[in-house]
Amino acid sequence: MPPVGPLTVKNLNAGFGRRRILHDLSPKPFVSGQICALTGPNGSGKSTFLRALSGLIPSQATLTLGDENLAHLPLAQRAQRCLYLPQTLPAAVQLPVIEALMAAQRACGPRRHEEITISETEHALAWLDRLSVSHLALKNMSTLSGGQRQLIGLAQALSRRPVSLLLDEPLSALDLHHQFAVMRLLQQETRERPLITLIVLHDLNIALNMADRVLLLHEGRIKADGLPAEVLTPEVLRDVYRVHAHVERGQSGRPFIQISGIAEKT
Ligand SMILES: Nc1ncnc2c1ncn2[C@@H]1O[C@H](COP(=O)(O)OP(=O)(O)OP(=O)(O)O)[C@@H](O)[C@H]1O
Repeated sequence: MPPVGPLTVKNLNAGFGRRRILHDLSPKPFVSGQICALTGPNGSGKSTFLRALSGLIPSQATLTLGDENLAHLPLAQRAQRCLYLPQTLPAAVQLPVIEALMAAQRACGPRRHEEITISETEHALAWLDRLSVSHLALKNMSTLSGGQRQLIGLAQALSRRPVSLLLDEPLSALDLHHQFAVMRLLQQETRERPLITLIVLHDLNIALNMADRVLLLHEGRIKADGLPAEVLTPEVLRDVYRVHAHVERGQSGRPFIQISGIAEKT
């Protein structure tokens, strides 16, 4: 797929009822081939931001993807361009995993429902393999654990061929192996397709080491936006998260954040 984008967001305001949550956000454009980690304290507006981009909640903003004005697109097309994956998927889906994946693939293309082809099945199996969950193919979705459901949700999202992928805490229920495997797969997919990937992360060490950029929200406003090591500084961590922290380097040379205490409110 040729590079698409950038995804440009200007003067984004969004909220619920009369309560404004996001205040005039104009981050730097999101470019294809890069992972941007969206982070910030609980309630700072990260999910609201992603949902506003995909059109799931109303917002006022100028939103463009390449030359296309997202506000002019029908909601289904906008959601396909900016595919939002919520943190938790419904537990009650009564479908085998493999069929749920094939249904997701069909939802984004012109194929009709009854056209289940071998290549579709192989495609779905390949995604399961890449996420190390091939053994789940014939399990019913309703019997999966939270983390397994999260992995299948991610496989569904990736197989829908989005232009930009908006992932809301996709690692929150995953064990260490799968956290790392998912991040590595996202790096690969983001660069090769290429994709515009925005990912909500609470683990700042993953953001520091595996994202190309960090966008830090605080109380519905942009606190910092740039290279991970430039955004995640001790000063910013104290101001935004109210912790005393410093950044160290491990034997591999990779930076990691060490928390040493709680900072008082200023
Ligand atoms: N459906 C809703 N109706 C009313 N208020 C909402 C709704 N969803 C979220 N909010 C409020 O909007 C604010 C931002 O919520 P949001 O879920 O975007 O935060 P977040 O940064 O994703 O938080 P977390 O890290 O805890 O998931 C919060 O104060 C929350 O209470």
